Amino acid sequence: MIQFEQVSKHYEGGHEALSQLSFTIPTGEMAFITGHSGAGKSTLLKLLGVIERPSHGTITMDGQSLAKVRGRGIPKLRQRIGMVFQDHRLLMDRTVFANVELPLAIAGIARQERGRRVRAALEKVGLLSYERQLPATLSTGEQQRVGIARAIVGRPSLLIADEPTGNLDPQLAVEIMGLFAEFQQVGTTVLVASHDLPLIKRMRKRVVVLDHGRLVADLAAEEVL
Ligand SMILES: Nc1ncnc2c1ncn2[C@@H]1O[C@H](COP(=O)(O)OP(=O)(O)OP(=O)(O)O)[C@@H](O)[C@H]1O
Repeated sequence: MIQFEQVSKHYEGGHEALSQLSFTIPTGEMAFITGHSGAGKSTLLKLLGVIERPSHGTITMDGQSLAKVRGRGIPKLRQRIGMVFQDHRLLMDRTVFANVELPLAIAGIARQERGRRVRAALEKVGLLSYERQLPATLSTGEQQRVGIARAIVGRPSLLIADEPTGNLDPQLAVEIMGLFAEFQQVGTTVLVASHDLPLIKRMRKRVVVLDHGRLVADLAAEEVL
């Protein structure tokens, strides 16, 4: 379970990016974070990945306060979180296999086990036959799926995605969101920041709406029409 309690974030020299945010995401839920550009969506996800720290308030993940996660605890925490970005951030001079393998190598997983897990992750995103290719030879949608395989290869309990369909045409965007929903179905908690309202409505999941850093609506899946 993820819990935000009165969380605010001021960037140095900036205004308040998040303001007294309180909400809970139960384990295994899929939710969208939406709102205008600059509403604070990316900031919220960055706080979960401990890429940024809150200025006030408390964030807990499965009972653990993120404020207490420091030093070596940070990479450990990140092993429990899969992150997907709009600009997939793949290493373009490494094969698809090597890109997906990277988090496992960093985590010190043995080579044989890495191979098994990388192939399982590539299979899940439908890219098993692409393992030897370089990302540049893949379409944008396929590159995004490599990014997703890399995010889930470590079997994270939480998957966070920041505008993962921003660069994709509507059909591909639907496919990518479908993939996220599949990960939720096998027990992963999934949080997706997106401003694509038609797509969000289609997915029928919980929707948390931010406006200038404040939570202004929180719709349960059944309320999304
Ligand atoms: N590193 C930073 N330093 C200063 N201000 C920042 C920083 N990152 C974000 N901000 C500001 O914080 C606010 C929230 O930004 P954030 O990126 O979280 O919004 P967003 O909803 O993800 O926007 P977008 O949809 O455009 O990505 C914005 O006003 C932004 O300019």
